[in-house]
Amino acid sequence: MWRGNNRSRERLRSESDCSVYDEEYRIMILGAESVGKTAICQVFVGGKEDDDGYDRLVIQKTAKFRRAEFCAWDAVDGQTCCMRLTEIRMPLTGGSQNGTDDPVFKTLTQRADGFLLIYSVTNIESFWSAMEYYHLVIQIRNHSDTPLVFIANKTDCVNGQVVTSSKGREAAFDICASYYETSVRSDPDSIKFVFHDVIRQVRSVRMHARSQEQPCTKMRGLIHRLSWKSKKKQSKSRLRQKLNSPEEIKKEL
Ligand SMILES: Nc1nc2c(ncn2[C@@H]2O[C@H](COP(=O)(O)OP(=O)(O)OP(=O)(O)O)[C@@H](O)[C@H]2O)c(=O)[nH]1
Repeated sequence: MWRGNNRSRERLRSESDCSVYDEEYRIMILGAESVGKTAICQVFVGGKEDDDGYDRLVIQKTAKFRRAEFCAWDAVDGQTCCMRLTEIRMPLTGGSQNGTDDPVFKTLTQRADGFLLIYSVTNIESFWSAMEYYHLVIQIRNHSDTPLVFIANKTDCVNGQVVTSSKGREAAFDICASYYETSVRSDPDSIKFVFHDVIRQVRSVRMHARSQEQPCTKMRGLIHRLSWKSKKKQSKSRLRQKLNSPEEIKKEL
C-alpha cells in the first residue's frame, strides 16, 4: 500500500536510477513498537520525525506486523550510495520461532547487508526485544560477520530513562555491534552517523569477501592459461600426425 504522495512516488522512481550511485546497500531496521524506527528513517531520508507521507512505501501494516520501506541517497567517505531501508516490527512473544518461520522476514534477513537494532532507553522491554531480534538474525544468517549497530534511542527523555548507557554498551560489546545513543528529537543531525557506520561495516565485509575471492580468481586464470597451452600443443601434435613431410608441417604452422 502506497502511503506517500505522488511527488514522493515520482522521486522514488526517478532516483532509483542505478547510474547515480556507486553501490547499493540493503539495511534492515529492527525494534519493538514505538522505539523510533520510522522517526530515525524519516530524519535520515530528509524528512521530519513525524512527516507521515515522506518517501515511504508501506508494504504491510497490521496491528502486530509492520513493514515499511524507504530509499536514501548519501555520500559516505566520498562514495555515493543508495540505501534501501526496510523497517520491521513483528511479534516476538513466541520466542525465536515467529521470525525464522516467517518467509518474508527470513528472505529479507538473508538478503540484507546490515542491521540496525533499536531500543528506547525509556522501555526495558524494547531492550530485550532488540536482543531477541539479534538472535533471530544470527539464527537465520548463521554467521558472525553481519554488520550490526545497536541503537539506544530517545536519550532526550532523561527522566524516563530505565536502560542505562553501560547496559546498552555492554550488550553491544557482547554481540560485536557498534553502539550509538541517539535522540531524534534533540539531535537529529547525529542520525546520519549511525547509517554511515553500518555502511562502513558492510564495505569492510565486502572487501574481505573480495580478498577471499582473489586467490580463487588467480587460480582460475592460471588453469585457463594452462589448459589453453595444452590445447595448442594437442592441436599441433594432431596436425603433425596428419601431415607427412616436415616441409608440410612447417608450412601449416
Ligand atoms: N522524545 C523522543 N520521542 C521520539 C524519539 N524518536 C521517536 N520518538 C517518538 O516516538 C513515537 C514512536 O516513534 P516511531 O518512529 O513511530 O516508532 P516506531 O518504532 O516506528 O513504531 P512502530 O511503527 O509502532 O513500530 C513517535 O511519537 C515519535 O515522535 C526520540 O528520540 N525522542
